Amino acid sequence: MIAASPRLAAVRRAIDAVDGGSLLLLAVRGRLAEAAGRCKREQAVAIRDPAREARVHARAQRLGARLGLSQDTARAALALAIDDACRRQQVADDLGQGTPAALRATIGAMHDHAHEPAWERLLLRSLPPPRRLAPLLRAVPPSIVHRLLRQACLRVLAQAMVRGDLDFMHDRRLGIEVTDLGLRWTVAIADGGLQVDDGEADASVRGTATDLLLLAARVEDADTLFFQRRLMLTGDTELGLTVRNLLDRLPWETVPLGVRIGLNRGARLARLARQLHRDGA
Ligand SMILES: O=C(O)C(=O)C[C@]1(C(=O)O)C=C[C@@H](O)C=C1
Repeated sequence: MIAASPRLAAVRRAIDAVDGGSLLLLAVRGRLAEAAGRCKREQAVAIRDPAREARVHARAQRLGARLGLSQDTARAALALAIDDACRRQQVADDLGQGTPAALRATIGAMHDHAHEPAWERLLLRSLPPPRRLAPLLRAVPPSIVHRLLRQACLRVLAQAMVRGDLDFMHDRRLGIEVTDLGLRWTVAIADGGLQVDDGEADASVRGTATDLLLLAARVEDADTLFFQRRLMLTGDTELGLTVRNLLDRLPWETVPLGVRIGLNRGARLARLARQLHRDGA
């Protein structure tokens, strides 16, 4: 057997982590399907529900298309999950397997947002820390990363740009450096549009992926992050401070609700994952 290169070994570790996460989610889905089967039995309705299965498939097709999955892959993945669900419902109903208390515990834990649920901790613990994902992310062509980042910035800043709140940024270039990923980009507003590239910046914000996400999602405030030196400003301090103040003042309600929820959830999960990695839990 030929020894894998360091990059291939890192990619394989990431694949193993994703496989672990996928199987974990499949197991959680199976437990939920058992609960659905029990509800239907209590209501004396048919266990198999083709109309619901069609909706599940249709949703997977839409989601899959957005994630760049082929129709066949999305269909096969969901067919497998539904097949597993049907088998479990049969077993649970016919043989009385699976204790209701255990099911209640699983579902209860999944809805307990005050304390992150156990299954989420398990999943996060199996994910590699950002610095291990860095080689993977660096392998993504810069043009794709720039496009995604530009779209993300536009979603958050569109209203502020229309109101002219970003006029002070005209022809100025703000760098974002993600230290643990070894990535940096420059955001600029020129010709009325927002551009992202990897050129020189007038001022830069530096921090880990998690801390930058916590700032973007407003889960932790800028003052704390800068005071604790988890985020740092370099270059033209005046420009950096103006951007920081703008982020503070940005009317959060003008950012689309879906983006706010996604950012908030992502930032909290990233913080929990960092905590779990630090604790070596
Ligand atoms: O939604 C339900 O009623 C389920 O039992 C879950 C599920 C699924 O796996 O998505 C499984 C079997 C049914 O035929 C429909 C859907």
